[in-house]
Amino acid sequence: MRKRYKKKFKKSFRFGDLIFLYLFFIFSLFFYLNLYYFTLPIILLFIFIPFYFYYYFIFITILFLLLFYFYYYFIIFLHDMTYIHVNPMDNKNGEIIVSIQSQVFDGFCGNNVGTFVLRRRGHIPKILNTVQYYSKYKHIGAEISNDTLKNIINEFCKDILFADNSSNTNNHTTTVITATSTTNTNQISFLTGYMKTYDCVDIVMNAIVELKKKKKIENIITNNENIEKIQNKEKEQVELLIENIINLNYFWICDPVMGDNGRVYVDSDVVKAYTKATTYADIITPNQFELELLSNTKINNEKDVIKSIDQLLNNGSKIIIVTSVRYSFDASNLYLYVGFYNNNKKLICFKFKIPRCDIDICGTGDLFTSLLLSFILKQKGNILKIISKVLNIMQVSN
Ligand SMILES: Nc1ncnc2c1ncn2[C@@H]1O[C@H](COP(=O)(O)OP(=O)(O)O)[C@@H](O)[C@H]1O
Ligand code: PXP
Repeated sequence: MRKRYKKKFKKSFRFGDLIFLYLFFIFSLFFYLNLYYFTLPIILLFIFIPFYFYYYFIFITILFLLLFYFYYYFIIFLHDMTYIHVNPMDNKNGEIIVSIQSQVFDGFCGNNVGTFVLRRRGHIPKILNTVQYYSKYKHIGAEISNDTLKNIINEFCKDILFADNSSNTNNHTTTVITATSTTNTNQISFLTGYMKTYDCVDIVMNAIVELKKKKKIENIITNNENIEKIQNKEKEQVELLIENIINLNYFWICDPVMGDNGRVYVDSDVVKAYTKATTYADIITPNQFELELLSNTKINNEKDVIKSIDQLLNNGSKIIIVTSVRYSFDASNLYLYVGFYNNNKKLICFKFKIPRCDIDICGTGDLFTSLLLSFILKQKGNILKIISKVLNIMQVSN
């Protein structure tokens, strides 16, 4: 009687099924708790040890562990493909980025966009907010005072020069710039965006120019002789290398934010300040409206764009990137132009065609400049490739 019952029980009670249910439950629990990193295989190993006397449980356990490891490394692989892994405190390359832009309470523009993008891509920008507004559309709030601006910038310049001196004399006793005291403080880049007043642009510009002078930064590093020796095709390539157009150890990307589509959102005399800045900025990134203001030329066709770019380059800037031009005869596209002088002072100009979305997106210019800065620092090389990479990220589908 007992034997028969036992047999019946054995047939109906599928122990394997129960174990599978149990495994499924444990896995779901761990995945639900996001505990799928290193601890899980070890925990699972201990959970399955009691079942080891069943050979197929051993098999299942090993299978699960293997699957898990594949899954784990696959996640890491995907993560590596998508993001740049950095320790935020790891500033070994000594780069210093100063981002001087607006700050808004609501929405995405200025430093809200710029510093987010830079940090996400592994940089550690130093951040100065020129204004604190409610939003890009409601300029309610406050502008930084001239004194505060001067104080902060002067302090920064002092720190940079102090770090230089202390690294020259090997004296590292006290320094405010913790990450830079032992590194190359020549690797400085400035990114400037929204500035409301003439004084604000002027103070920032003077500080950058002054620092450049004190650090004896040479503007151009192109070696004529080397370029002449290279054959024609390669010569063209060399002309496109960003390191041959600007000094990558110290440069200023100036986005002359003044307005768009005929609307001005800064003081009227800011245009004068930016015109002065075109003498000193390495890269200027105006949109069509800003290019018109800076060159005092109405843009109707490509000739006008090229003439205006030439005019700004003549002032002293090294690269002009006109981020968007819209022609009346082509409503479905925007055009980006990049212009610079080659070694023989001949104007080189390229254009990129961008499919236009029929929406007014906020902060695109700020996204563009921060990505541009990041790609210049990380990738260097051919300027057209750098811009293509930036535009690939900017691209949005209709
Ligand atoms: N309507 C749009 N459709 C597609 N891309 C856009 C659009 N507006 C902006 N962009 C992208 O953003 C970049 C910068 O935009 P732009 O409007 O020139 O900047 P700003 O904010 O300085 O006016 C462009 O080069 C383009 O890649
Ligand atoms: C406060 C503020 N208003 C307006 C703008 C202009 O935005 P956009 O360049 O996208 O037209 C900006 C861009 O930095 C900004 O910071």
